[in-house]
Amino acid sequence: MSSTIGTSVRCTVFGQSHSEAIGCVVEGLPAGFRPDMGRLARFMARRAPGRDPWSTPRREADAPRIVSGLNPDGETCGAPLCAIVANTNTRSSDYEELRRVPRPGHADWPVQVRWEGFQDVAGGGHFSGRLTAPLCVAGGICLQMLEGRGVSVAAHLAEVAGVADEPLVYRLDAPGAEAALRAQMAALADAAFPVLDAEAGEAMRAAVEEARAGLDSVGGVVECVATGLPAGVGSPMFDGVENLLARALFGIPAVKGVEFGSGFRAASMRGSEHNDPYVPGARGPQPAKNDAGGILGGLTTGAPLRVAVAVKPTSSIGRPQRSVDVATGEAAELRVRGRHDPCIAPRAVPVVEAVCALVLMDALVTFSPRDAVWRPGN
Ligand SMILES: Cc1cc2nc3c(=O)[nH]c(=O)nc-3n(C[C@H](O)[C@H](O)[C@H](O)COP(=O)(O)O)c2cc1C
Ligand SMILES: C=C(O[C@@H]1CC(C(=O)O)=C[C@@H](OP(=O)(O)O)[C@H]1O)C(=O)O
Repeated sequence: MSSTIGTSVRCTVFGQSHSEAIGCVVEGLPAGFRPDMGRLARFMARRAPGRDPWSTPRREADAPRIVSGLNPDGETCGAPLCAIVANTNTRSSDYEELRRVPRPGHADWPVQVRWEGFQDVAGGGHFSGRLTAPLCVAGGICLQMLEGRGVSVAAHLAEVAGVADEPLVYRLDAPGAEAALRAQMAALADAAFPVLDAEAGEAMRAAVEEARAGLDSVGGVVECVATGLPAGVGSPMFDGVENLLARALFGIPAVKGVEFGSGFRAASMRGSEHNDPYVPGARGPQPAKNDAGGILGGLTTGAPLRVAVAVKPTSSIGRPQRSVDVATGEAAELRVRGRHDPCIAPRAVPVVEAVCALVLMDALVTFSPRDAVWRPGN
């Protein structure tokens, strides 16, 4: 069992949805960096609940209190950074029935077996999407650090309820692709509902609202790119950038699929089509296109890294569902109470960015070629 991720830059997440607070401890952050707290607050607000019609109505400030890890000048000081996020707007009575009648699609029943009935069921306990708030603190700081090194990370809603957004231009095969990708990433910065095509965004929001009104939920796909990574970051066989990212991204509750580059479509392509030919570049061979999504052999190629995650429809829906009363062993009908996201994907966008930043930061510090090792001032 582990709520810790990373090798050199290690992040531990703690708390439950309805405990006094949730938070993270991040060890191994390079010293001497001053996080921009205003920017971190704006980043946290993109994930925070209770702001938008596509969100759970539970309203939380999600203002992190950093209790250690910064010096009096507000710079990372080398000591573990601990951040705490308060839980204030809890309504635990909504969850009383679930110990007896578990929700289909949530972790209630398997965790009852694993933790022998001692689990905190309220709000999903440690399995709640709420635990992604501290991930956004840790990852939000890493995003800022990476940017100082020329690495940018941005994500959007590639799909919601089957409605597709304009895709990110990560393949680089069209003329002007790199500039187009930069413009797309700039357009997504700080967007409340991060899509590139406003019409698609409207159709997505309408689909979410329709599901909510029908006591149901919808899923989506979050697509993320990272640019500016040097070539050669990662390590075989199990510390490749794909391995590290997949492990971390599957830690985000409701993520059910992860693909890199052209992903599952690669299975129906020919080698002649999927291979990215090399052309001469400033630092050696450079992929002319990017079906690999910036990773070969688990190592970065220097091309934009592209990862997409499938987010399932929220399991806690208002419609009556079939379950079992575990006290009697009889079939039971469950009506889930409480306040829930009708679609998780929009609020998962900054979470995917945060997790990617955290993993890439760790990979750069731990698994870089010698001349690119991350050291302050290097
Ligand atoms: C930002 C975020 C918000 C979420 N909100 C809800 C919610 O309101 N209701 C719910 O049932 N699940 C929600 N989830 C998903 C559950 O926590 C998740 O489905 C559950 O823990 C089971 O894990 P699994 O889906 O990964 O198997 C949310 C996830 C995230 C990332
Ligand atoms: C509070 C957040 O999301 C929660 C995630 C969640 C779940 O089951 O994952 C269930 C709901 O919890 P509650 O019943 O306590 O309102 C959501 O509101 C958050 O993301 O900050």
